Amino acid sequence: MTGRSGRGVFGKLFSKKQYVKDERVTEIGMPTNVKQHIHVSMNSETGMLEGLPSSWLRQLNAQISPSEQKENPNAAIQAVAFHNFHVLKKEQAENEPCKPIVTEEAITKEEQEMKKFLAKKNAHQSQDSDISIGQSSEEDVAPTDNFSQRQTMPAATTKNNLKKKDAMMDLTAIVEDLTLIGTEPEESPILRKKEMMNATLTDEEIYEELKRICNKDDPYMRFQRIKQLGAGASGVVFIAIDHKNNASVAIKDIDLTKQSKKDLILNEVNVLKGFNHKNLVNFLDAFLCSDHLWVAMELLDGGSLTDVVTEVVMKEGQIAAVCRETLQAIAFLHSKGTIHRDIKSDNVLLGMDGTVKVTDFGFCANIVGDEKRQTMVGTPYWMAPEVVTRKQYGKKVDVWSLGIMAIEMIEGEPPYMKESPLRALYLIAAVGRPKIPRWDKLSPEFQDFLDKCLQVDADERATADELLAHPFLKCAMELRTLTPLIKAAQKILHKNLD
Ligand SMILES: Nc1ncnc2c1ncn2[C@@H]1O[C@H](COP(=O)(O)OP(=O)(O)OP(=O)(O)O)[C@@H](O)[C@H]1O
Repeated sequence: MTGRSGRGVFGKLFSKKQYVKDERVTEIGMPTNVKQHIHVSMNSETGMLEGLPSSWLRQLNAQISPSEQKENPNAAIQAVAFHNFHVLKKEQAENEPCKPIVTEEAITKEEQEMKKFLAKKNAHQSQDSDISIGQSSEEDVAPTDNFSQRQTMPAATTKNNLKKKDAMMDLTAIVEDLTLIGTEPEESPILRKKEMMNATLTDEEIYEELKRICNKDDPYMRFQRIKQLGAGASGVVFIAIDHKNNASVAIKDIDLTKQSKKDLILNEVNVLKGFNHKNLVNFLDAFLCSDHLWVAMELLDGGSLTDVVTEVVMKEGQIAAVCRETLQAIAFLHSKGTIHRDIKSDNVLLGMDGTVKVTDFGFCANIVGDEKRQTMVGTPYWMAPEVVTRKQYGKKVDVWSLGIMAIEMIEGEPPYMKESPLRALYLIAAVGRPKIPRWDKLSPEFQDFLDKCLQVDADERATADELLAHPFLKCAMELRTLTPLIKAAQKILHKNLD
């Protein structure tokens, strides 16, 4: 629960004695570690889950069999929760096509959106049945400091659950964590920490800051627009000639009037300016003209790795070369305290000479040291199990996704691609390490490399740096051997960036 409702709950849950922590300040932070817990029962006759909103149950029962629900109830619940949130986010994205980018704030916002969404679902339930989502048991949630309080709201009895198992699966329960820095509530007003901080910038301030950091050249004078490459959630990408350097570049044109999260765009520009690596699609410059932000980046003329994996068969040596280059980008991002969180073939762009570069930093999260995040982002098929099951996760999610991308290079698509996203999420959570049909055809080195990427337990999974030293990468062929593959794919897809 967040925002106003958090305060309402606060009023109910805390005794006067619990406020008295500090005589000087009266300030109550926003709920910080709100977890909604699932209180779902299983019908022992049908083996099906009960207690979820009826629309969720319809989806679940249509795509996940009773025996699968019975075998892995938590995976089923996590999958349907993620799926619903994901669909909702997609609908939202159509209205406000800006992805959250790079910031702590973005992560927090996303987390809050999910909670709000789930709370809304919860509200739609009858008062007697209690739905909530989270992955941990109450014991998992430790108070963060002396001033933290947890409170478990009693889960109401679910109706129509007479046939439920003896021990109801109390998968979770609603937990509120409120940070208190307070004294007697009656004596002074209770202020919300967030409101006091007034952290968000106004549109005016954002435009001012963009103006300050953007190149002052008139982009219409400097660039000649050649042709459109495609359109993404945040804008249109086109090829242009940069008259200043007489070079071809890719430009993302973002219409700021259509972006409600302008502060995140500002942040993305700021962050990208700071990154430069041979395996990243590097940012060149940004220009502000009226309400349009033009972000100029390196042009990769070979299209995406997806085009190659879907159209041609790659040799192990070529796969090793792409893995090495991608790992170099991941290791660089990790060294900067950043997780990419959306590694997949679509986000690996190729140059005609075989250059391999990672792009799309829209899902990047900044982390400090080994700090773990707990928000679900990315694309379902490439997601690490700990992301789907909403466990704390860290840099290793990129290593899992790299393993899935290696499977794309072997099989032409990621595991479960023929399944619906909801079923894929269930399978990731329930099955863990996916089966690779061509496994027996792979060299022992490649098998070991995949084993190290696709460990379900993130602690057992290799780091990007460790994988860079893996023997499999020794068989990497020269990058220029990728050129015929790119040409063949482009021929089939009639894509030509010239
Ligand atoms: N630097 C680049 N060089 C060549 N092609 C690019 C470059 N950047 C993006 N593209 C291509 O332009 C198209 C649109 O890219 P964009 O990143 O906007 O889309 P997306 O990844 O589908 O969406 P999103 O906005 O959600 O990231 C894609 O086909 C992408 O491969």
